[in-house]
Amino acid sequence: MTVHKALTVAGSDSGGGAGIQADLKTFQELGVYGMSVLTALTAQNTQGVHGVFPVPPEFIAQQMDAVLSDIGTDAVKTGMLFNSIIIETVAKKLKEYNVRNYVLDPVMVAKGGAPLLVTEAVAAVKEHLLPLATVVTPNLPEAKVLTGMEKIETKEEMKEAAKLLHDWGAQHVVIKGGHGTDDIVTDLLYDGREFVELSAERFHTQHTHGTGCTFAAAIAAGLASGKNVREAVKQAKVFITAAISHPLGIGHGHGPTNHWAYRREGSNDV
Ligand SMILES: Nc1ncnc2c1ncn2[C@@H]1O[C@H](COP(=O)(O)OP(=O)(O)OP(=O)(O)O)[C@@H](O)[C@H]1O
Ligand SMILES: Cc1ncc(CO)c(N)n1
Repeated sequence: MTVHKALTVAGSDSGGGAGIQADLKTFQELGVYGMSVLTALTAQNTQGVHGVFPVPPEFIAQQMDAVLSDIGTDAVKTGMLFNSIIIETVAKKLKEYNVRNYVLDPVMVAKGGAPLLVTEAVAAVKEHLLPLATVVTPNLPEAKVLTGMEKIETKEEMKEAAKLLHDWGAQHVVIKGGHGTDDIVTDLLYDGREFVELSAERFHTQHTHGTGCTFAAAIAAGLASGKNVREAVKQAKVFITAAISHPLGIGHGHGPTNHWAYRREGSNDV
């Protein structure tokens, strides 16, 4: 039996809906062996982020060494990296171990508005991580911050942002449309040559905590199992749409998505 492996380098969400918890659940659901390197702990629930405790960079490096020198991985996803020292540490290790399938989710702000990346670190994301990325997956506000564009609302503006991020080194760019307002939510994939639109019904729900983490983790799982980027992104879109459309309804705020909905969708047991 071939075991496909994926590693998430991200923050912990004590509420279980985002961060490494969402990533590991997604890896498991997609049949991939999941591993995790913690960059920060958050005291977090569906109502917001109540505290952030960054992990010392030396210990992040030690976790990456431990996993990559022994088990190895078929794909890496990064999420919350919090500051520029952590970004530089992670970039150095990705290069040292010659990581191939790298999904960069440029996490900046939690749904409730809490910062998960200090503002000064945006330059480090562009300088150290974008050039290593097989796929980068910004939402609309993140794409604006990374590109410096004044607004990204239309398809043409999404395309312009994708081209800039590709020019700056990312091999593929997915601009996520979750933060838009249309009844159809459209993500845009760009590979440097052509654009592919991935559309789905927009669900009017507040249970969208961790959608970005789950989507990027699903792309990493697809790449780890040998899919090409287009196939992996398409599968991730189906996975996240299923997860959003069958909410669990837990907590008092922005609840988590349903990570087992994709697997159980055909069984009326979601
Ligand atoms: N209400 C919704 N209905 C359907 N699909 C959605 C909805 N919200 C987000 N999505 C999809 O979920 C995925 C993640 O997009 P989104 O823009 O929410 O990411 P994000 O803002 O990075 O998430 P996070 O809050 O976890 O950081 C995309 O594929 C997007 O199209
Ligand atoms: C730990 C963590 N990573 C990412 C996000 C973004 O959803 C979050 N809320 N918490």
